[in-house]
Amino acid sequence: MNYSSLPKIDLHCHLDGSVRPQTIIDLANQQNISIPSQDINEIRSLMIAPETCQNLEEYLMRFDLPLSVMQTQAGIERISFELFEDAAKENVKYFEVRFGPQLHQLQGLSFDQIIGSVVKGMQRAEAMYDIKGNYILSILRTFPKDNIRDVIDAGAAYLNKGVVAFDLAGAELPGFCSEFIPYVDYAIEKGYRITIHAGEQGVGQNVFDAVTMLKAERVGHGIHISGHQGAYDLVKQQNIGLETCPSSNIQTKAVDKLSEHPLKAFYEDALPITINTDNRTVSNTTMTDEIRKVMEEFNLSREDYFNIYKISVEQAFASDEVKQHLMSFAD
Ligand SMILES: O=c1[nH]cnc2c1ncn2[C@H]1C[C@H](O)[C@@H](CO)O1
Ligand SMILES: [Zn+2]
Repeated sequence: MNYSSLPKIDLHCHLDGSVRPQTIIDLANQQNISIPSQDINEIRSLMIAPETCQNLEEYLMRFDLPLSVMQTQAGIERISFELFEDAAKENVKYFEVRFGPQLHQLQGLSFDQIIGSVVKGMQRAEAMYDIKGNYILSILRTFPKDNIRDVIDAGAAYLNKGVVAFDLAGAELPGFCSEFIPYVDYAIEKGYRITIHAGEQGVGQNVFDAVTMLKAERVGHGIHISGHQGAYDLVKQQNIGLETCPSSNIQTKAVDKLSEHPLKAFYEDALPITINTDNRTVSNTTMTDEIRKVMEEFNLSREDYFNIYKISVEQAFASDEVKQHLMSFAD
């Protein structure tokens, strides 16, 4: 099978985890930021989460270096453009990228400047390549909550003009959902769609809570519903999109190896699974790699692939017009 030529949809990818190593070097030099090396291979290896990663917390430490050069409008715009360019070159037709506006304020940028920059970079790539995209705003669960409404307000100006959804990311503790109810309600009131990282490290109960308390339409990862019947049944009944990210799950020890990933069992039981990258650089992957690994490991056919592609179209936070365009690539 020619995996590169397949049309692809990625619904779960973090901007700061998907920066080109050369861009880190270029931007650090332009911005007079000291970095550990000028050697691209060393920078790459500092960005990739190692096999010896013990958990999600250790994986999340790989984001400090890219974030250090993502504090100016020009830097953020360039990185957004390049990510969409990289994806377009491997035939990703629709791409939802997420990032945490709160992480880009170290040099005083406003949320409007930050969100405006990612959208501008994406739109520049959309004009040059056959790719469509949208941004998801991620709030870091471990951060102070006093500026969450400011992020939501700033993003609201871009709703359906480059921004579509709200997410919670970062370390996952059991029972995290309840304290975010007022913020998610506020985002829904403003018109955001909702996806929540849940059931990645945490227990399946977090997925149940994300759907019932936070009205999540999709969940990031969600793999731990396999140990929680209530969450499993809810996802199935309500057709909650599962944004699976297989390589990332192995690195964070959410699963021991790909053969133990529950995505095949979910697919066979007609749960709406999608296949995504999570972090192209930190997880050292691409959509082509993820699809190749999953199809080979689980013996999926071309028909299975296009079934999953169609689930991604259905679960995308895209306009009907874009969805129709995406369906034109389906077999
Ligand atoms: O897989 C993940 N789970 C939870 N949080 C994550 C994951 N990958 C990246 N993040 C965090 C670290 C980034 O700095 C932040 C915003 O993209 O989201
Ligand atoms: Zn993620």
